[in-house]
Amino acid sequence: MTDARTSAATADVPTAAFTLADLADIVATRAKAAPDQSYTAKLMAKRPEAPAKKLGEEAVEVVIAAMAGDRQALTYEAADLIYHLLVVLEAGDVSIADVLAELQRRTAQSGLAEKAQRQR
Ligand SMILES: N=c1c2ncn([C@@H]3O[C@H](COP(=O)(O)OP(=O)(O)OP(=O)(O)O)[C@@H](O)[C@H]3O)c2ncn1[C@@H]1O[C@H](COP(=O)(O)O)[C@@H](O)[C@H]1O
Repeated sequence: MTDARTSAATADVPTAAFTLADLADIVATRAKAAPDQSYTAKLMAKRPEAPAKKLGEEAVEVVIAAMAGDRQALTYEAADLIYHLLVVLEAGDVSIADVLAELQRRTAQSGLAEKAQRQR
């Protein structure tokens, strides 16, 4: 039986590993393009407001798709969200490597344990 989660998400996705770092590199390159030639550059021309506003809009669209239980829409909107997050990071001069390092650091303990420490 086909798993709907994988079939919806991977139907047209290349099998070669495509990472957040790859997309961040594309975003960093396109950020330097002319705004009339690149959506990324168009957003970056109005940083930090425009990238941040679009990220918020895309987050709401992810929430709507998640609440509707629509896997296809969730996949599509999550892709929009991640792309726009990378633009916001580029605008804020924060590398995805630093974000991933922070996430890796957090794997040392459970989120519940970390939350309990904060409340002390
Ligand atoms: N992954 C993306 C990506 N995901 C979403 N989007 C754009 O994000 C926008 C999403 O906005 P909405 O869904 O709200 O649609 P919209 O109403 O057209 O958007 P607005 O006019 O309101 O901004 C659309 O214009 C999409 O094309 C993206 N634009 C670019 N990329 C990547 O960035 C690369 C470089 O793109 P350019 O910067 O355009 O060269 C591309 O090759 C892709 O790899």
